[in-house]
Amino acid sequence: MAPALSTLSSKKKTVGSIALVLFFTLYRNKQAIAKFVQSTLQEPTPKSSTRSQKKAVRKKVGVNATFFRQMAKLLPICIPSAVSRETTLLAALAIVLIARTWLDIWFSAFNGQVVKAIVSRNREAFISKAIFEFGLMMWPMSIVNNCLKLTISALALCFRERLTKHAHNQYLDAITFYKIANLDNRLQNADQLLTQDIDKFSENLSHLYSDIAKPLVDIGLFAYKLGEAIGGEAPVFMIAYFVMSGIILRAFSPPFGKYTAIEQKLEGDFRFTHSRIIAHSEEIAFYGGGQREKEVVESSFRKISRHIRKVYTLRFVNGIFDSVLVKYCATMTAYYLLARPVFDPRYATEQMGMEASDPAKLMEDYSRNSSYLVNLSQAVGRLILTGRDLTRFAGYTSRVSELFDVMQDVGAGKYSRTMVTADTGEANQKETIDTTHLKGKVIIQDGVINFSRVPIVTPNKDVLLKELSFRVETGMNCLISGPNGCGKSSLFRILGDLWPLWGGTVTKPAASKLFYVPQKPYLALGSFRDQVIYPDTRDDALEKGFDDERLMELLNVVHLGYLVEREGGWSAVQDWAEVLSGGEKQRVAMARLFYHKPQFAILDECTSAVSIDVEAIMYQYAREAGITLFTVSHRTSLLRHHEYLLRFDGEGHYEFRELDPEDTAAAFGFGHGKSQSAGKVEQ
Ligand SMILES: Nc1ncnc2c1ncn2[C@@H]1O[C@H](COP(=O)(O)OP(=O)(O)OP(=O)(O)O)[C@@H](O)[C@H]1O
Repeated sequence: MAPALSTLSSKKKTVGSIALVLFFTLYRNKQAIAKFVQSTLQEPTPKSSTRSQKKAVRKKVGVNATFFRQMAKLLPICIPSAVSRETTLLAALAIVLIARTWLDIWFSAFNGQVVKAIVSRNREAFISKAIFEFGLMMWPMSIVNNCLKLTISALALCFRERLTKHAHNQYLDAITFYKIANLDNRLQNADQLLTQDIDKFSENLSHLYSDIAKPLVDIGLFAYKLGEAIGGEAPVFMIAYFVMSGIILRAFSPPFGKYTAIEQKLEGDFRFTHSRIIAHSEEIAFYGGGQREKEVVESSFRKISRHIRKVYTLRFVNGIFDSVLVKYCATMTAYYLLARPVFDPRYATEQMGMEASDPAKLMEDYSRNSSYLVNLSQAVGRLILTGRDLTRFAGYTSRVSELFDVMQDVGAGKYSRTMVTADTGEANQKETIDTTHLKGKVIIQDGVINFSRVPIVTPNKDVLLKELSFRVETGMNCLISGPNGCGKSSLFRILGDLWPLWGGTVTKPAASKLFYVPQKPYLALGSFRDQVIYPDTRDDALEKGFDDERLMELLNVVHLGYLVEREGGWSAVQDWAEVLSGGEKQRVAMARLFYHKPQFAILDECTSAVSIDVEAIMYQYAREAGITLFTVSHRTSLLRHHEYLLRFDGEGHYEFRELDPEDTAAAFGFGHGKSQSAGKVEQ
């Protein structure tokens, strides 16, 4: 009796062990299968709220012929030659991927052997497997896994470096950045394209290779191994199940991708209402506009809550069907396929040639096969996921490619924009303007600025002045006046080659001999010295003979000598736009002008915040330094510093005449000049 009892108890323990291992193995499989299949069926989530994404949604970017054309343009930038860092990394990645698949197969078989050792209570086999063999193999597994991450990250960074360098070369070459922002209106946010989108494109591209190659190899190998273990139809059945359930769910699921994009847009709008409050806090506080802003912010937030509520209700209903089909039915299918050899011994012995009554062998096979099945499911899942991610990748590809196209066009003198009808304010069709065919001519000559029959035309093709002719030579300071929006700054944009020259002839010195001082001076990142010598570097300044002592002389001219000490020396780095007052900024800009000492300077209301006495000193200094000035100003105190007056009336007329020493404020009234009328230019 006793031996019988002992056999019974030993059998019970064996069954108990099998049940325990079975439970954990199935539980592990269920989670893994469900996680991967479910992830393949969810809509891709847009990562951030951007206008670009809205645009991408509108354009219906996809994996089509355009995508492949764009890739054909971008790939040579990312991988410039067959012998490069990138090709080396791609080769290394292929080796790592093969090693990883080999390790996965090894681990599946190894796991089965460990389970067998546990179930058969073979201590020696268990120790030699679980301790020694695993202890040895954990190093290559860990190294290969991390090599995979390292190679993909290194590849992404290489792609990003290539693309960013290429983009910077084009964007900051000449004044492409200005033209993209002001003339061409195809790109709404070049900053985001240059930073985030290039990064995302590089990251996605680096993953693409491994995301396609690895699952394909895995599907082949694990399907083969699974077929060997439990029959050829099992992997086919499992793959077919995933694909079918994917198709069914995709057909009936609400468009969650679109909802997420809407949510991101609403979140973006909400964030924008807050960032405006931060940016204009002083003005809002002075106006006492807190309550009004609260209404705006809360109305924006209400839209988000309404939308999110709708989405989570839909997710609840969808989630029920999702779980049943993807999680539980897939698990049931997996149970069936794995258990078939166990419960059908005839099938097992006939098909698999296994000893059906050996529980340890059963456990080993079960564990190994379920591991193959999990790996197969993961590979199918990853491949479906990659297929879907390709749509998002196509979005980034389209945006990065458009950035390069626009930079190339603008660099070649072509810009495209939606023209606006002046009277109605309506946006018309997009028009491409090729400035290389315009009739305007530029002659480079020292000591003179001569406009001969030059029309002043905005990028929108609105003619502010049909023809402008005037001549200013060295030493002839010229005052420019006229109402707001009449075209004073536009004249300088044409002079500085920012806007295209539609006709006539402009004679002027080389660009380095013209200097522009705007009303709100640009203060660069860097030290206080950098503000004065911008855009030169310290080495450039030293080469020109400007050490700190000479720079201090310039600062003293504009009465800013105290600033160096106040701000902690020439090398102090601050947010200069915040630290300096309006008048101080303008005086720094004047010191910058004196440092560069150009032949001609354009002063666009650049002393409006400077006291009249200091302004007079600065004008006197400019004359002594031999800088001829074009001044846009409404201050009558400046009349005595100028010899000529160029005045616009805002209705398409102008006059250019010598200023009388006796001229007073009356000089700013419109006299008799050449009459021109405004209109819209035809190309
Ligand atoms: N990038 C642009 N695209 C299209 N139109 C523009 C652009 N920049 C300016 N304009 C238009 O050109 C006209 C002249 O502008 P401009 O800046 O020359 O005026 P301004 O005489 O300098 O005025 P203010 O005294 O106010 O500075 C305005 O109607 C303006 O709307």
